[in-house]
Amino acid sequence: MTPAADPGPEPGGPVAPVLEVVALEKAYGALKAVQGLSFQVAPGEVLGLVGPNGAGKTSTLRCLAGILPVSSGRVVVTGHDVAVAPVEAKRALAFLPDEPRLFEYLTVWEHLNFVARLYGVEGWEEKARALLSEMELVGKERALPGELSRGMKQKLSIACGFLHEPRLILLDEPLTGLDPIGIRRMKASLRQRAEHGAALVLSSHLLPLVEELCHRILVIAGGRAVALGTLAEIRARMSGVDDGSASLEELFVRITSAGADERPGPAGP
Ligand SMILES: Nc1ncnc2c1ncn2[C@@H]1O[C@H](COP(=O)(O)OP(=O)(O)OP(=O)(O)O)[C@@H](O)[C@H]1O
Repeated sequence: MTPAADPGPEPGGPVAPVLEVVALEKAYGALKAVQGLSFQVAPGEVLGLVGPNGAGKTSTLRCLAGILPVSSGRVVVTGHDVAVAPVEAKRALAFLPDEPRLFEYLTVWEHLNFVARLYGVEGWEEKARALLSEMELVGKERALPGELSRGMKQKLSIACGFLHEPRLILLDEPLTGLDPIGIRRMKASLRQRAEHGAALVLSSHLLPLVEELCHRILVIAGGRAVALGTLAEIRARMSGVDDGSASLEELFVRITSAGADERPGPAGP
């Protein structure tokens, strides 16, 4: 099955978000890993998720993907609540973890075939060939994961994620293990998906990448949103400490090393 066709917004009307997160909380026992997170991601938008180690980025992404149950709050993907209609929501998304998870005994081509059957992708062979070319895996169709390099495994995992043309793409450190050419190609691939209307949420410690690719940035620390907006909006909220040219890295250091009372509050929806 292909993702349910979205009727789209009324001409001139508001654009429905692909992802809506409302008061998301995730606790592991007594540890509150994510607290009161609310944001939306529109079609064609790339949202960067940044924060120090242990800030709650992976927990957030796993909750968005429906892999982890939320402790409270709601995650809605293309109008489907992940907790209420998990199959419909998951059909519309792809989650690409930092560590590629592959099947040891399936070849590259068999991986794509398996995913195509799982999602009922029509005309999958043509799409799979195009993805293998995009991911520079042509010639590796018969290879098992054990015969692939770390970067090739990452690319296969991404090709599998893209095959059903998800409306929401969730990426945890997507460039791990890729060489400079691979990084350049991956950035182009992600941009292209956004230009075709997908919504992307991308978690990374590579702040220049986030600055380059993301339309808006959500900074989290201690499981809470401490800044949300475009780079310009986040800069503007750092009034008195910014001359209007600070990089995301400079802002990140200021925001995450400031005491909670001094941090700029999250801006915008
Ligand atoms: N399965 C789990 N059980 C218990 N605690 C967990 C579990 N997964 C994560 N945590 C805790 O939740 C908090 C957030 O972790 P998370 O992995 O979401 O952070 P992160 O922002 O992705 O970190 P990093 O940048 O280091 O990858 C941490 O304190 C972590 O120890």
